[in-house]
Amino acid sequence: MTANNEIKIKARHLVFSYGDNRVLQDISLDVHEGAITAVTGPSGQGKSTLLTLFNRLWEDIPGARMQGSVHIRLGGADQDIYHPSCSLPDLRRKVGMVFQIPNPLPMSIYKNVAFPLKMAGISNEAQIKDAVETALKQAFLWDEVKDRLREDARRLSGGQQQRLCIARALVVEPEVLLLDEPTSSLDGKATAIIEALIVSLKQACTIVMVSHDTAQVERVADRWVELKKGILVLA
Ligand SMILES: Nc1ncnc2c1ncn2[C@@H]1O[C@H](COP(=O)(O)OP(=O)(O)OP(=O)(O)O)[C@@H](O)[C@H]1O
Repeated sequence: MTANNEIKIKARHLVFSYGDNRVLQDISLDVHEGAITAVTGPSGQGKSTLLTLFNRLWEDIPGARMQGSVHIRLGGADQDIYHPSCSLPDLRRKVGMVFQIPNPLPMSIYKNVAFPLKMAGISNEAQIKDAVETALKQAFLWDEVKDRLREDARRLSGGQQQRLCIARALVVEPEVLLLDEPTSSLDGKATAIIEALIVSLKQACTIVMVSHDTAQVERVADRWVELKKGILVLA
């Protein structure tokens, strides 16, 4: 997939609060298909929160409230992701997310990547094995782990753990990947590998990425928006 003029995510008039704390004030944003869109801005401005509006991850937080709409083009059709007919498990499969701190599950490297497939009800071991290998290759990790797939994933380095988390997100072939400061806990070498990986993933999906690091955004992103005091500013 290459960047085109199709709109993958259309967010309109998003207003979001945690209790009395209004974090987002009337945000509207178009995310282009096959592109990397970066969201930057000072700390505490709502960048991570904005990502969670694209996969409804905020909904379990007590007192959190949202107004506005988010439409995502999934499987070739426009979906209002807040419409009651939208299936949350399907949405979470199609819109993957990777967090700031790598969060491998307490199990083997192989089982970490296979986990979302099992959750999706896939039981064919040959199919799972192929998908795990493909995702680990896509995440630039296969060569480093192919001989230690049964090892506990928590023994990997920080950069490897983050690539494992990216592989775990990729294994269900998401159409959108939300990356929340994916390199902020990593050193320069691990960051460089993940930046190259992110750019390569444009072939497979549309990416929305939060980053503090403006140099990184210039290296990686096709489009860049800034959040300031809950308002989006086109950078
Ligand atoms: N689960 C939550 N419950 C209550 N308030 C929250 C929650 N998560 C975030 N907030 C508050 O919402 C505001 C925005 O936080 P958010 O993490 O979205 O900002 P950010 O721009 O991503 O910050 P940073 O760059 O430091 O990660 C902050 O005031 C934060 O304290």
